[in-house]
Amino acid sequence: MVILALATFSSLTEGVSLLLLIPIISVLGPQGESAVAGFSSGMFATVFDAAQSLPLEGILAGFVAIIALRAMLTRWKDIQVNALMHDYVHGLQSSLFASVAGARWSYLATIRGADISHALLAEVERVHRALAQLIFLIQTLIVLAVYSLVALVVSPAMALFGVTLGVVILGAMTPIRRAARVFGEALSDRRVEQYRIVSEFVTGLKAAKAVNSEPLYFDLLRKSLLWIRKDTITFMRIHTLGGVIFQVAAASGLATFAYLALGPLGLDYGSTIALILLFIRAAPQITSVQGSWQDLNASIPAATAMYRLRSDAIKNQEAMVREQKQIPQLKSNIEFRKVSYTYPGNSSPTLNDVEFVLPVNEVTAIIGPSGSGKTTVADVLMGLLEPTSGTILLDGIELTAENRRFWRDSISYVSQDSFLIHDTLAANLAFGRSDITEGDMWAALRTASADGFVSALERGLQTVVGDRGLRLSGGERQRITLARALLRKPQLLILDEATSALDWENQAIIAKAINDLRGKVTVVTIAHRPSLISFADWVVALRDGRVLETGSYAQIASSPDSYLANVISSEG
Ligand SMILES: Nc1ncnc2c1ncn2[C@@H]1O[C@H](COP(=O)(O)OP(=O)(O)OP(=O)(O)O)[C@@H](O)[C@H]1O
Repeated sequence: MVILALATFSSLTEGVSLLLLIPIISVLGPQGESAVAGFSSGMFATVFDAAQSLPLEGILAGFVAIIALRAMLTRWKDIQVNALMHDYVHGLQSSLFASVAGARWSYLATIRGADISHALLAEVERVHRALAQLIFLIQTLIVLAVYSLVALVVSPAMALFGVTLGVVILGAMTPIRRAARVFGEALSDRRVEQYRIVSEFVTGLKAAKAVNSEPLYFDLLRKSLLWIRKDTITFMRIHTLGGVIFQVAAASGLATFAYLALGPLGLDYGSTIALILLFIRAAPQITSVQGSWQDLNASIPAATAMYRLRSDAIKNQEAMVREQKQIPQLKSNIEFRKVSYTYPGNSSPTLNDVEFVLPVNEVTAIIGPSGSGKTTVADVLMGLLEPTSGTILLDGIELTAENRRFWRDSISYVSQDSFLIHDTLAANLAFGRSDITEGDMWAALRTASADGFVSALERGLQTVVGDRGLRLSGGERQRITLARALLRKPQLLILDEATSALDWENQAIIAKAINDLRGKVTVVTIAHRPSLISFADWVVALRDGRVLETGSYAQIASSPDSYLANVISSEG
């Protein structure tokens, strides 16, 4: 509101400065007569008569003072406008980030990471642009309204002519603004496509290089860039045609304007010059209205995409309870009681009345063929997915929205893709926590059998691991991830195919590390290899989302027809 008031005020000062030109020109001009045609009486005539009776020095000084005031107000307004725009755009960015972060996993798993980065980082630039254009459009419209008001004071007939001309020109340009919207939508689609291509390529950089698939990605990107070029040129053709039409229309308008003013309307010299000056100043403003309106239309699809993602994420927010209930230290077990889960959009359940017990501080292996539901069990166990039916009991306490976040605080999850940041080993181990000492780090590294290789590094804990930990071997990366998981002092450690990408030697090292955790942490390990389940105390075997067998490892392994016995013999 303040900004709009300032914009109006600054335009008014400009209008007044233009009005002041009339007496100046009249005094300087050949006729030296009253400047205001049609206002021989009334308030305006009095004001202008008064202005004309002032000495020329006074009028000139007033003119300079008004321009100075206007310049200062414009500066202040520009600063305010910029602050406002940044607040708005950063607010949108933060709220989008928060809504995505707070969305439930079942929803997040359906959207691409590249699309989220694109909306958050690339589209936001266009939203900023859209907002700038909107503010600029409003300001220009205010300026034009003030110009019309000034023209009205000088000559109502000419003012009507100017306004009609402006409206007709803007109306005639509607198809160009529509084309801008279509262009903006195409641009959004192409940019999303490019983000996906680049992020897929970057994420799988090594795999892409290993199989010489760089040309494939390059080709995809080049095609997408060519599409943008084609769309841009098509749009520029339409846009520049608009420019040509506008210039011809404005020149014809100005000629007609001058003809009417000097001919049929017989305006005096001062008024005519002031009106022509007004017209010359108004014409580029009309171009600006068209330009910013067009730009706004082209940028609106970006804002729509951001708002759409935000509202989808908000619709899919994880049920959050402000006052979370603490989960006490577990003493007995975690129990799955008739747990079923159906992924959104799937017709049949992935987990079907799953029931088993995980004894505290012991190691349980979840096994089963590919697609049997092992990872889904882990996700439900972490509270990332809410069971469609059934309950999970933590020492008899039901896992609900009221304690889910506390529960997750007491879990560590290690998966096949060890996630390391491009920073030192120490930073990767602390992972944003300031309460972890070097002593804690070395203790965790020892448990994860990683102390040997870290102490052999020249810079020890200060070694930078490279992008996604690429400077470490797969086994080293996995052991660092395990040490980081242990530093959280979890009640439950879930290892989801954590070692499947490793060689035998590294698998054996990690197997030993996990074996040593027995009695200290409840461990759930999801693995295919018998060597990685052989140290388990308990087994849950799944098939097609149902529990096939569950019980002590020793007991099930000794039954020759069991799934577990088959798995063990397949490796031998
Ligand atoms: N986000 C999802 N949306 C729809 N269906 C899914 C989703 N994730 C998994 N599924 C389906 O659920 C079933 C079980 O998947 P899950 O990943 O739990 O199996 P898994 O036993 O861990 O398999 P693997 O050993 O191959 O990792 C599969 O048939 C899979 O297609």
